[in-house]
Amino acid sequence: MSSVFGKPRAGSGQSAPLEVNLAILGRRGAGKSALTVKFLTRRFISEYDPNLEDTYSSEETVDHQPVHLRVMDTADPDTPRNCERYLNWAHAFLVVYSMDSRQSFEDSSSYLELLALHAKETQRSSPALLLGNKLDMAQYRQVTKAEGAALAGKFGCLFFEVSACLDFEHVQHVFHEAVREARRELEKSSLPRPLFICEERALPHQAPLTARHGLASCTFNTLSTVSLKEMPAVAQAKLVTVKSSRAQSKRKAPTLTLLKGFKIF
Ligand SMILES: Nc1nc2c(ncn2[C@@H]2O[C@H](COP(=O)(O)OP(=O)(O)OP(=O)(O)O)[C@@H](O)[C@H]2O)c(=O)[nH]1
Repeated sequence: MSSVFGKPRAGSGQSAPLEVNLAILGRRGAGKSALTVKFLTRRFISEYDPNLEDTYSSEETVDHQPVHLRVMDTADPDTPRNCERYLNWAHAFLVVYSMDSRQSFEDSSSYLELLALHAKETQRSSPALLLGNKLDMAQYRQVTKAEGAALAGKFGCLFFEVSACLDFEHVQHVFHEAVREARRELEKSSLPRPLFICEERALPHQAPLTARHGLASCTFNTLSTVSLKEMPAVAQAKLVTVKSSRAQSKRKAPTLTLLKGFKIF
């Protein structure tokens, strides 16, 4: 089920909002749901159904531009599985670990490797941001800030330490950074496809153009010719909304009713 949060769309006269799909990845308990809900509702929810996977929509304004943002709060089992559902869908990824868990940090590295491999295979790069969550629990940290930054550096992604139960503005800033990263990639892929120039050598046994076409002064086949070729098209992300069967079996009610019964700080 897809649920809508945020401000109503701006009135007519504005350009169509940019569509951005964002997937939140990470080990169970890293705080993916808590961060997603914090961003969408400004609230921290202390308990969340670990089997829930859902995609939410929110109307955002990032750098004065309207953005229709979809956020997939994934619920992988212990290891990434059926990853195509988000790999082929998202324009950007938030990879979350909990700084009080070394295992969670190691799993975030596996997710970054998965994304790098997918980018290599598809020739389509989708930016990732690495988030060390639970900054409010820093006294229990098992992962230093330097280790987080080093891992992010290895994969060329932005890095933030955050907390789902501290200030909303910081969490919002991180999600908006993800939108900016996605927007940069989308702009790159929507540019006219670049042309490159290559040299083609004349075939040695080909009859001269002058003879074949009767062009007295045409000597193309005796020289190297310059031709323009289009670069291969970059695959476009397919837009799908995916729900895991686990998620559907766990919850049938609209998202906002989820907030009932949970502790809200
Ligand atoms: N102190 C603190 N607790 C957090 C924070 N973020 C999440 N938690 C807690 O960590 C536990 C797991 O959070 P979730 O948001 O359910 O984690 P998840 O990554 O969505 O986990 P799964 O749903 O199992 O995939 C919950 O008890 C949250 O209340 C945080 O920033 N600080």
